[in-house]
Amino acid sequence: MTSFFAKARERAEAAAQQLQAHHAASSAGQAGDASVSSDAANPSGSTSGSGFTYKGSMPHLFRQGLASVDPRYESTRQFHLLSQAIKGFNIDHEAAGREAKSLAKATFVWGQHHLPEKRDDSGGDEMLVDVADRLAYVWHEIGQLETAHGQRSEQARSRLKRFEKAEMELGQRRANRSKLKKELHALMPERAIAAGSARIQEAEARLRDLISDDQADEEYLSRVKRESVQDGYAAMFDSLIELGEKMALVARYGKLLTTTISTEKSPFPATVKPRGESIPLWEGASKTAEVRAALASALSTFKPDLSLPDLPAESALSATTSLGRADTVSPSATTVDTLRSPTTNPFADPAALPAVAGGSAAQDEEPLSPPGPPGPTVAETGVVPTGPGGPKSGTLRPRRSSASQRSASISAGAVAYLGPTGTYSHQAALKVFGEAGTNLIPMQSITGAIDFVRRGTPGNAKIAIVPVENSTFGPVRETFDKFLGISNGDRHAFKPADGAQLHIVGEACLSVDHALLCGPKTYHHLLQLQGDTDPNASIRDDTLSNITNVISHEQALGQCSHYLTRYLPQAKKKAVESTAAAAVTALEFEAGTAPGRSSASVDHAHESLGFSSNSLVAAVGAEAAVTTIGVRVLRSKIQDVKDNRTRFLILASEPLEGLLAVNALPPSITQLYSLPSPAGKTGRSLLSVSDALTSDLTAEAGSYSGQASTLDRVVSQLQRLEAVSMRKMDRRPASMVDAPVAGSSVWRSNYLIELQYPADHASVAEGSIRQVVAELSSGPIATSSVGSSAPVSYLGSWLVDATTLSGGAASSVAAGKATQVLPASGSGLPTTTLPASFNLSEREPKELEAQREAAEVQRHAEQARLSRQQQQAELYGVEAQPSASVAGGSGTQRLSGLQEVEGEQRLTEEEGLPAYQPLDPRS
Ligand SMILES: O=C(O)C(=O)C[C@]1(C(=O)O)C=C[C@@H](O)C=C1
Repeated sequence: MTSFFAKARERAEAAAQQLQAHHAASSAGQAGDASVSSDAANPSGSTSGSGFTYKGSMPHLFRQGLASVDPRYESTRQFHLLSQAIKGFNIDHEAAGREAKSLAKATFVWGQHHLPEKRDDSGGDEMLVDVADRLAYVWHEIGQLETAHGQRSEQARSRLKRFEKAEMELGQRRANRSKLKKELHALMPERAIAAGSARIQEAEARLRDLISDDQADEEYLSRVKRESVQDGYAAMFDSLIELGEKMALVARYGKLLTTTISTEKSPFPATVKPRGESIPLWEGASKTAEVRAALASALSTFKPDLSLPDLPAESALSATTSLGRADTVSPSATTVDTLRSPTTNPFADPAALPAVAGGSAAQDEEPLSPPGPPGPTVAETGVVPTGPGGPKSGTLRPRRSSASQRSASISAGAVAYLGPTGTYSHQAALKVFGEAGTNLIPMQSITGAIDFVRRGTPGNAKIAIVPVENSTFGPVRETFDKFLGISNGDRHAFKPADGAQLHIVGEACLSVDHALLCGPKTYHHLLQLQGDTDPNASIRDDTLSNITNVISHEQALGQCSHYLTRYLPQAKKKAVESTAAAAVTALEFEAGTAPGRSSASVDHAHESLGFSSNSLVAAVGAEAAVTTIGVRVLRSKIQDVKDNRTRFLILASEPLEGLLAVNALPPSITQLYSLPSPAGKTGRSLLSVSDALTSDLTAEAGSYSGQASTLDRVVSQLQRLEAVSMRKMDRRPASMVDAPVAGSSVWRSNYLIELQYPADHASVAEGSIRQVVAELSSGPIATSSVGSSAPVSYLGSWLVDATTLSGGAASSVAAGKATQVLPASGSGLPTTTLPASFNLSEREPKELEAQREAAEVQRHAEQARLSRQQQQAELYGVEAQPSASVAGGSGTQRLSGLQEVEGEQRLTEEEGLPAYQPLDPRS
């Protein structure tokens, strides 16, 4: 025992001394010279100079640590330095992770500092609170990425170190071989004189033995070393690729968040309002929530591209770098710059300079203005520069723009559609208006999109694209009801600003292929149910039948009803606002949280959707949801009819002339009106008819009067019109539109009648249709109609052609930019073919709906605030900031006092557009 400890101590002390010697050598600047010969000579145990004296016994692990830095062997020492350098790099990433997380916390806390209820200096800013909160989340994710990379890269380093032990073990043997070689070398003169002397022969034989003994181990070490370098570095680069790509992804969402910040309007003074119980809301809150949800989902499903790049051809290499493949030494950046820069030697003959690839292309480029020192900033000079560009820094407040300037800059020509991103309406908007140049605005509902148009003002046109009918499932109820002023119990009619109207300016058709979608966890669960371990295996039909709930827009459910009945017989169907909202809901359900909602409300929401904790939820929607929302496809093309199409109408707040004047329409529409000959095109008009079944009314009296219904009269009058045919007629019950009229029939109806005619007959047809409407609305028939309004209304006319009617992919014209050049004068635009406006008249009081909307948005904002404060408090270790209204638990309270007025104003202001909010099934 004693000898074991004595030996161990002896070895430890020797190691300590070696360490000390190494330390002394390094600090004397000799580290780079250390070699087997110099280091192997043990510096006799002297401790002078370093101030380090080893006294006690050496714990085993420490000894091992010392052994790994054994400085006697050059290869071990160099690798140790390399490994430590990698470790330092990894530690720095972890440190960057911590820094990013404290940046997240600081951002959050700074944002909370702007809570208006916490400020008595009126400096509150709801928008900053919200955006800072979301930005904090972005930074937190960045921190997570850095930390994860630091840890992964450390694991990679341990793979790289796999050969270290073997090399350590071989170190002594290598030293022995080396020593022997040196001895032989020292014997050289003797060797020359007496070749074959016994001593030399013995030494040579020993060396051969040593080499052959070590051969296998050296070979093994060499292989393991190469493998370790390959494995370890590849793993490190994989981790770096993932870090880089995810970082770019997160940064993009971070940048997206910054675009939600409105710089137009100051919230000051924020505290003069009587705040009551509730919190003023910022209308962009739902948008920032959407960005956060999209980021979370994008990150959770993100797969880095770990493929290897192809090397370009030799010619391409030298064209871009002026270096060929034969170059093995990289010239320094300065050399390259010198070669490239024609200004380095102003006297040099350009022809004599080495050919620089891209030189001729560079000559084609716009000349850059000569670089000069940057001008002074406003902060430096205190002087606000005049002229275009305005102040150079944010130190001085920009002048407030007028309301009209603001509205013009914010959303002239903006196009609303049923959101969120990934709906068919979004696809239709992209098809017609293209991505570039158009401000596409996702709305919570079709009603919202139509009301968006209502907010247009002259010079600030608003546009919407709404689904109107499907070839398989028929009319889109919400659009019809909105058009007809019916909305299931609510008195929802258009409430345009004075003079504002709604015009139909065109239509588009989209092929609709539905997919059965689910979140990744549900997919995984289904795989488990069928006993598959391959994560990419497809789900069998019999496994699909385990799905308990399927959600989508009612149109999509209707269009797939046979498929769903056959393959998902157990699944409860639930209609939600849109197909993409359904995909988001499925994902949220899986995640167990919904952005902007407290967990209690999530439970409630899911209960009201009919979900329980063990539900398996699928959605029906577009495959586009895979990339935009992050769901997986269970089945493609599940619609009952293969060629399934949906027709969309394009609505605008101004008649066509006005839209063309602000360049708000895509060429696919403007072309219809700009060509001198409208041959081959079709004109269409829409009318609405309010009616009751008079036969039933009179039947109550027990007799048949023979009195013609309004519908009867409208149809017979229209039939007399030359070249006008009835394309279709749809009925919606009108029972909820007006207060019950005494003696009226329960079979009151609203009809939408669509007429069509050749486009070259458009102006005549339109005139005569209008005349029929005028006669029937004001004649004796008007009094016999049910309801307070005119029995027949003209809703508008527009033109269509093969492009707008095709359901396929966007034509190159249609997919172009929305902002267009006006047709040349005399192009036929002002001719008689231009349809008149679609004027949906207004009957309902506007205040009621504005109040309802304001309360609704308010409720969402409050829920979002509570849930996020809780989440953030957990995430950043910050105390939650209780808000008066949330603490009071009145999630649905109405605005009161001044706020109510402001809420209403906000909704009628340009900036107060009700953008897409997360689904809340309770509403
Ligand atoms: O939910 C969507 O994705 C929509 O854009 C709505 C809508 C519709 O209302 O008809 C659009 C096209 C399809 O027919 C299914 C749904």
